Amino acid sequence: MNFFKSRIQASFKTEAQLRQIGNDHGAFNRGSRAPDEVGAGERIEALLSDIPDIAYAGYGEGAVADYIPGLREVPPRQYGVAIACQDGTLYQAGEAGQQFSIQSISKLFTLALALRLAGEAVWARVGRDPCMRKFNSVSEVEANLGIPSNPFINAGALAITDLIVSHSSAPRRILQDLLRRLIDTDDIFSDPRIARGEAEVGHRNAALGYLLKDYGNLDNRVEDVLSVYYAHCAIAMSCLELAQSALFLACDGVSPITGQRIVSADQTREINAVLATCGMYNGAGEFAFKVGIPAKSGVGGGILAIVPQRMTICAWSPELDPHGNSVVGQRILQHLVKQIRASVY
Ligand SMILES: NC(=O)CC[C@H](N)C(=O)O
Repeated sequence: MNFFKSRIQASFKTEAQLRQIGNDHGAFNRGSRAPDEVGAGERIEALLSDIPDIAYAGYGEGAVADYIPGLREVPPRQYGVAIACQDGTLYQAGEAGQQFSIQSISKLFTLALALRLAGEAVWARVGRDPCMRKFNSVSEVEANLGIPSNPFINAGALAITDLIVSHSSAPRRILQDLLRRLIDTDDIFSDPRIARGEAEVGHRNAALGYLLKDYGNLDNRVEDVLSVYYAHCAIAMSCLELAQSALFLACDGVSPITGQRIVSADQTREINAVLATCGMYNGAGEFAFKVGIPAKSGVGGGILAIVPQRMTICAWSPELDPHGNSVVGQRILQHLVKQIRASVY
């Protein structure tokens, strides 16, 4: 599959490499000046070459998720970033090819899957409002009488996973299979060690499951839904793989890699809206203020962001802020989005 016409290893080592990026790829400058005109090449050089400094400056300001065995062993001081443009241009920096645990980034794809399988019935199970408490809050679900505020908090994802279990004959594999199809690869797996470890300590998620069941918002057995949920969270992917697999959200619901329609154009707009308001949990307002694009984070340290009609950006670095969002990942996104003037606001 040759959709991506160039793969650039942006090591930021030599000026020649940076120039090459500036000259060969005008994706950031579409509709403005040609890349070799004044300013455009320099803008891209600055954009790429600043990233290592941003990462190093942010190290130590957050902490690796330690409540999931397996995640606490991940070396904290590393980062990756990948940008996938609508026209096929791909940029990368740092450890962009290193796979990490996608965790709650899976919730973006499970929502898309549920919309494919169950359509508008999804919105009877979850709301579309930001959650004021932590992503795994029990009191939030109780306050909302069993309808989770949105599909991106844990309780919301459990309700969505329940729908997937009801509609699929192979619910544990369905997400992995979709992700593989989206980027035409066989190299995406769920890590059973991470899934098992989380199941062993996941008392709070079990509590959420039983609460949903009590409110009649879970059709299947709590244990079955939890096991599928953990399998989805434990999928390992790289920034490059995530950026490419989410391109359908920058392209009105159609993957430009395979030409496959994943969701309708209206559903794409709706998913992006919920990502913008809820994808970064109770840090979503701050992220909208500082960055300003739809995005989904995971406690593995990844953030997958969408610039509608243009590109996707995935940034990863394991240390998290108190909301569970990558500290360095947010800073990288803030820098990139500002430089390419991609905020949707
Ligand atoms: N924010 C996250 O990435 C949380 C996902 C994690 N698997 C959990 O259930 O707690």
